[in-house]
Amino acid sequence: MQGQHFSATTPAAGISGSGLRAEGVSVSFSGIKALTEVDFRITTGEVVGLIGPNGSGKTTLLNVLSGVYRPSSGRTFVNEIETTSLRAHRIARLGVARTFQNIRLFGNMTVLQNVQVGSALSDARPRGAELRDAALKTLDELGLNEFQERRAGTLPYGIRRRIEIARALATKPKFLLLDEPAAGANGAESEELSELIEMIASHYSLGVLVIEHDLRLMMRVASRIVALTGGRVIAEGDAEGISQNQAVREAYFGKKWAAESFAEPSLTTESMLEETK
Ligand SMILES: Nc1ncnc2c1ncn2[C@@H]1O[C@H](COP(=O)(O)OP(=O)(O)OP(=O)(O)O)[C@@H](O)[C@H]1O
Repeated sequence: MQGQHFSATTPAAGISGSGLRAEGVSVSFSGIKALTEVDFRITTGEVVGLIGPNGSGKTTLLNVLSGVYRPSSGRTFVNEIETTSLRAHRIARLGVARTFQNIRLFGNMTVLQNVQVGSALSDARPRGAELRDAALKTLDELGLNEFQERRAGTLPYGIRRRIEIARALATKPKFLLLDEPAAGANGAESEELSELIEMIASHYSLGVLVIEHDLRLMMRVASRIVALTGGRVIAEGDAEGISQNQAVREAYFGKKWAAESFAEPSLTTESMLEETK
């Protein structure tokens, strides 16, 4: 199965479809191919998980979809609008919000001020009291009210992750891209994040992309999982299908882990890869 080309969009979807899409996208960095002819799509209302070993191209794909990188070839779209050569801030305006692997909050600003930055970027461009109300509403929805006047930099990791997601949501996106939201989280924080992502998916009408090494979180929240290795999509399916896909198991974890259960409590892609070194 390895080496076979899998498309992460349904064949019938075509170029004129809806959703946040990469079509035939390749990205090279000084001759190194980070992505090769990747087709990918998220539609409104679904949570798509993106998994793969370190260096498989997950963040590069997120960066292409959000306009941080421009593809070497192929095209990107936000619904019917082609975004291939648009800059990141233009793509953000079209409704694509993201978080980063390393939290990027304004540490000296309050939680409310951080989220107001997001609200100010929303299409409605609220001002004054309206801006404050919009940010407060998002804080309320994400259970962050009690922290609104605290300086973001002083808060625990799990709360800062949540603030970052609140700020992204405050832009009123159509698509939310989360780059390793559970990185560095402990078990309880990771559990809370799963609940948060599930709440976001059901409460807000948007498509969510989650890059995550925590496979239990992924299996819980993702309605569809796309597996990348070496910059190529090697499989896609629901959690059950992906967890039983022999090519995915071997590509990610080597033969040793191919028979293990993805649902094993201590299992993350990182721990498995560590073991196979
Ligand atoms: N700005 C860049 N300049 C040069 N090479 C890059 C750049 N960004 C990514 N790469 C390379 O592209 C490949 C894919 O990297 P990417 O960060 O997308 O992988 P990843 O799957 O997100 O990995 P991780 O799980 O470690 O975050 C790697 O070989 C990486 O070194």
